[in-house]
Amino acid sequence: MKIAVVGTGYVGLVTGTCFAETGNQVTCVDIDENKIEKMRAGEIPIYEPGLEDLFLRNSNEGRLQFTTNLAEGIEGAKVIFLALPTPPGEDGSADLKYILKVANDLGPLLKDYTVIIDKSTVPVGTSEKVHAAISKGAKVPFDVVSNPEFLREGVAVEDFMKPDRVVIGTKSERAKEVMNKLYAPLVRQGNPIIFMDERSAEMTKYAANAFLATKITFMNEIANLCELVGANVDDIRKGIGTDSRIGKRFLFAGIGYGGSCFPKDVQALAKTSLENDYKFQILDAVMNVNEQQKTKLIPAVQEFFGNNLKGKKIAMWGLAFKPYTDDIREAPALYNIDSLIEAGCEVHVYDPEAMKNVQSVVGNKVTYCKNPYECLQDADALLIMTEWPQFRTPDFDKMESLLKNKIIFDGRNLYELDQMKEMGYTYYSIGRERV
Ligand SMILES: NC(=O)c1ccc[n+]([C@@H]2O[C@H](COP(=O)([O-])OP(=O)(O)OC[C@H]3O[C@@H](n4cnc5c(N)ncnc54)[C@H](O)[C@@H]3O)[C@@H](O)[C@H]2O)c1
Ligand SMILES: O=c1ccn([C@@H]2O[C@H](COP(=O)(O)OP(=O)(O)O[C@H]3O[C@H](CO)[C@@H](O)[C@H](O)[C@H]3O)[C@@H](O)[C@H]2O)c(=O)[nH]1
Repeated sequence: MKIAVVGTGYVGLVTGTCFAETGNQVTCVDIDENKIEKMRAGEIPIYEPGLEDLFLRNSNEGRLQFTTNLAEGIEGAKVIFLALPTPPGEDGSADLKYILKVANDLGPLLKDYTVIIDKSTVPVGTSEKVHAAISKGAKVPFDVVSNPEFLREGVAVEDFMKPDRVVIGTKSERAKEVMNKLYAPLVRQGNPIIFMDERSAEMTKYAANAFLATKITFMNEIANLCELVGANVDDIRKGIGTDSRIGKRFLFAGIGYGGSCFPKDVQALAKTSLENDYKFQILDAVMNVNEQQKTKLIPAVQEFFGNNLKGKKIAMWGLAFKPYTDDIREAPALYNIDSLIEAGCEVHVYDPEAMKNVQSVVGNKVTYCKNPYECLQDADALLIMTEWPQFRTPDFDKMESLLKNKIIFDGRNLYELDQMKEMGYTYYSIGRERV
């Protein structure tokens, strides 16, 4: 099938590459000329495990092409994916300007029946708006389908190729047929395609993200309480996660959720509720708790140094909002960097993938290190922000020889308490005894 993907970011590039891998002829369209140039030259613009091999194979075999020209990109395409940004507008609601701009442009360009598929996360009612925008210029029949994407960064290819489910919102039988054909290779193991109407599909995406953000936040609150009552949140996680009604996943307490999705989507759902005269109270609590959780370790750092952080050298391990990505959107590390610098600290950072992105935001306010150990030289303390696997079993002898103080503030609970006690570290983590 000939496919166009408009917007070649995390979602668009994974969608385009994976559908090329299943044998389709894909053209990716983006307004970012730099990005398109890079991809044409065989360079992948994001770090996403497993994507580069697929990207190169499909580009080299001619199934994956790139253009900045919308008309050229959609030429002959039976389906057009919209994988465009939906950032929060000033009032917190999702800003639809990117999607509606492309929808307006698409109308006059359609030459034959086309299925336009919205993969972006959009508020309920957006497919109708997209339909109206395309209708203004379209002279041929078309359908607008809502097909929200559930991939996680860091495991995006696997999530896309083996989705737990595919949600498709459409009432059109003609569009259903096209969607069934397109997704058939990805649902061979019995993982379902769930058809519903457009509004329900749009809502499903927000419900999923808001539920997961709530699950994490609930555990963060349990963790905060554990610290006060002398319980261990990691044991609680195992204790409740083995209940199949609760499930083991997304129960890890830490320094809050970040990323390009949970924060903006929880906010957008709260906004949708208000617009419909409904106060979604849980969401307000989730947002408030998460806001505080992100810099939860800072008061502990302050307290340890007697409320005087001026001139203290802090090493920071991990900048990305989670491991296996270079994405720093809403990363807790950024908030901690700001707080530490404001308090007068000198911050030395290391992340295996995200340093370039941090530099473009923070500039030279922090010192970028070549490896985790370089950060530690004469550091007064180590802060851990992201659970990259290489931080899990570091060379503790080497660490001890470099750190000025044997103190770790761990936002991701990487180490066992007994191990820390034995090695004589002062160790603060989340929802566990301070040793
Ligand atoms: N990142 C994720 O993990 C993820 C997962 C599921 C859903 N989503 C949703 O998918 C959507 C896209 O997210 P993303 O993370 O891929 O965004 P992104 O910012 O990484 O990529 C968006 C791309 O669209 C391009 N673009 C903007 N205007 C354009 C136009 N007029 N024509 C062509 N290209 C244009 C940008 O240059 C950019 O390359 C959002 O709604 C997001 O909420 C994201
Ligand atoms: O037990 C957990 C799990 C996650 N997190 C944090 O939650 C955030 C989001 O993590 P994750 O969901 O793995 O990453 P995303 O790539 O943002 O993926 C989410 O957002 C995407 C965009 O909408 C959806 O497609 C995915 O299904 C949804 O998981 C990160 O800051 C994690 O550190 C925790 O604190 N504890």
